[in-house]
Amino acid sequence: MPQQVKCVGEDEENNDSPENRIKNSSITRLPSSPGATLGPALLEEIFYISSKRSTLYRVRLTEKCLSLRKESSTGASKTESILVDDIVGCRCMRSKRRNASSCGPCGPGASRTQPRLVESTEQLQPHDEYDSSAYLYIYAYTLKRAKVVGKSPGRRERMTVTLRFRSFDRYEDNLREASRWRLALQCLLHKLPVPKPYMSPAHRNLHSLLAATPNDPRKLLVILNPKSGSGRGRENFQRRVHPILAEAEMPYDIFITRHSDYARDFVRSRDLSQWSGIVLVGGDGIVYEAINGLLQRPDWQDCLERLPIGVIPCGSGNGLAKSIAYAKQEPYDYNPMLISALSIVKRNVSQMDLVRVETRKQTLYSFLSVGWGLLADIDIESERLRAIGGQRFTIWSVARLIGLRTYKGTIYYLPSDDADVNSKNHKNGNDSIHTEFNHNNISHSKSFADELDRYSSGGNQMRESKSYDGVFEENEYNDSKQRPLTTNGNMKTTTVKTEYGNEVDDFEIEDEPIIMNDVLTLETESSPNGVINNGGIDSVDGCGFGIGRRRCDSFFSAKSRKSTYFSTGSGSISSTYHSVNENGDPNCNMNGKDTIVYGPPPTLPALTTKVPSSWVKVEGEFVMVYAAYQSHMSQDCHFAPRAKLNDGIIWLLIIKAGISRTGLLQFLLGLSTGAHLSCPGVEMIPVRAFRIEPVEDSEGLLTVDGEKVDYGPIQGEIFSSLASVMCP
Ligand SMILES: Nc1ncnc2c1ncn2[C@@H]1O[C@H](COP(=O)(O)OP(=O)(O)OP(=O)(O)O)[C@@H](O)[C@H]1O
Repeated sequence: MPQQVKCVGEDEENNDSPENRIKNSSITRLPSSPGATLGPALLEEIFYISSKRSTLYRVRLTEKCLSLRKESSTGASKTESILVDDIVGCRCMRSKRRNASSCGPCGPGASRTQPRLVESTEQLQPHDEYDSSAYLYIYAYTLKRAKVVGKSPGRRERMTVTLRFRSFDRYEDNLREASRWRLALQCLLHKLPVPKPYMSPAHRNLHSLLAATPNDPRKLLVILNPKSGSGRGRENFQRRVHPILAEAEMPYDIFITRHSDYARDFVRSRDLSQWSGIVLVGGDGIVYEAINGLLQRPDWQDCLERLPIGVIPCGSGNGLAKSIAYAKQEPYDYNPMLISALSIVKRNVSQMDLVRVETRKQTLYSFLSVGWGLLADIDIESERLRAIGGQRFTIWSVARLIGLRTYKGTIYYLPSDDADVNSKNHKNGNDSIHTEFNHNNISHSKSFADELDRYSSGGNQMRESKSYDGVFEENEYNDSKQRPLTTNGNMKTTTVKTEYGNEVDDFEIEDEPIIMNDVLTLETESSPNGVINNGGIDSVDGCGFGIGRRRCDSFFSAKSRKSTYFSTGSGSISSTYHSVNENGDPNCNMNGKDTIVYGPPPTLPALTTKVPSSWVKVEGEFVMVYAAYQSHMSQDCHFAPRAKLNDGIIWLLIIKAGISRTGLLQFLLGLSTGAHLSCPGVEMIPVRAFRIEPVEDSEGLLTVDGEKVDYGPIQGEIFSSLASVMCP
């Protein structure tokens, strides 16, 4: 992921700690001297808010920030900025013609004075001949800072900036200026160099500006498990993820799974060259299927390199989605779906380790964990309570604590040679833990999807990204009852409810930015003769006020917050829903389990032969053994706090028989915060490979990424950075 952009004084420490990240909140007030810290401007333009002609807004785009400098006629000025990293997309719009039957914008409470906008590319729409403006909509999800550092990680919220270009009489000329900004922004969002010659006002060819805008013809492949969690994946994707993909102009093909192993078979058997990444909507089970499907392809290496995996958490565990967000220090718990959707549109990719796992019957690739004993039992045995959602884990934890079992066998492991991890105290390995919130409940105890039910039934008042199903939905959005926090005015202290309905903290919001609210609409001044006199690129550092120009076009109030909501409609990006035939199989006639597994050559001895003498051997009776390679095993199970996405380390946790029930309860309660590592009798060892050998003819359960595998000897070795994942 690119460095978090630091916009406040370059002398500040470049520390990406959660605290600093909160301090360097993405809406940032800047020192008053223009250009002091922003780097060279790619574009600069002067805008106004219609009601306040005495105040101008100098809007400047650099490679890192979109900044607004508010200058009043009294000489006072303030600058705020949005990080380019927080912008997901932008698009050009124009006014749609109002006819007699039209009431302007649709939707309850919509103002008659607001323009109704359509995409600038929608040629067939009747356009408003009285408004020659081109509107540039910029969508961002900015980090709201929390005043009490360390108590709460803040949250991301959507904001829209609308720039109305109206300096010229002809729409095409205004569109050209809007398109210039769009081109620069799109290049930055695609992480491509901005073509400088196109930024000059001397470049007046609209078509070449449009043609230069980056455009990846490949779509995303979305595979959605409608049965994950409590079964609301389809609805949640449509309502909460699609709008963000639409804002980012990321088209996708979506396939709904029809049965178990659908995702594995699909990924293994299809031509994947037409897609740019794989987004899995579901729990960790569907991720596991997709990864193993990729490793069953002869071109596995190319696919793993070329196709980053994104996850939209709709399952009951969602360990990977949480681990990715945690690795990037994103405030996940407040709105997991939003943070995960942002991972997909940001075009940031991180490498991820995979573990090659061998049992007597199969070879698998695992991204999360291998479990034996207590946690594996809870995971699998509580399946029969799936209907009650995530609470199944809590209930089964209690049951298993009462009827505690132990397992006899031998553990072997190859210690990690990473000096850094070995130099620390693994037993109390939570030295560097940062927790989002300090829950103190038994881990594995929440169903995200269940909580979504609660959310959508209105029990939990949470703010979310706009839905684009309707046209203007600002009423809903502006309804104060829908907002968990009052954010205007001075600092407020409010109890925040997370998406799960649990109160987390007194969350103190700093004073809201004084220029940028969640919606900001600015416009250029109009020019009757089409002359640019409002600060083009050639006057970046010293442009004047562009005084005294007369407006010649019609004018719809652009100051209303309501005026900036609009519908993108689902047709705005060419995404496709695919259905499959009743048999359900996507061009696939092989049984997934019998196919060849490819991947890097193993370095471990065969499961039937002895391990090298350099391995450590632990023999005896165990309550559990759990090998983890991500920080979180579910979204509230902070199992291996020091694990990184690609550190090349397996964190092997061993609890031997003899631990008291109280100790075990303490362990289970500590899982949500990472405090379990301090419990007596709990050992966490960083290793590169391991083998678990239950005694012959014994019974028990073994899991790989939460899925049951055949019981018997099992071994795993880590391959660093084998896969890649989409990151926020
Ligand atoms: N259409 C389907 N019908 C029935 N089962 C399915 C279907 N699609 C996928 N599955 C199976 O459902 C299992 C569970 O899916 P998934 O992991 O997405 O959700 P979950 O179990 O609720 O979440 P988690 O794994 O995070 O606990 C997968 O192993 C997959 O094989």
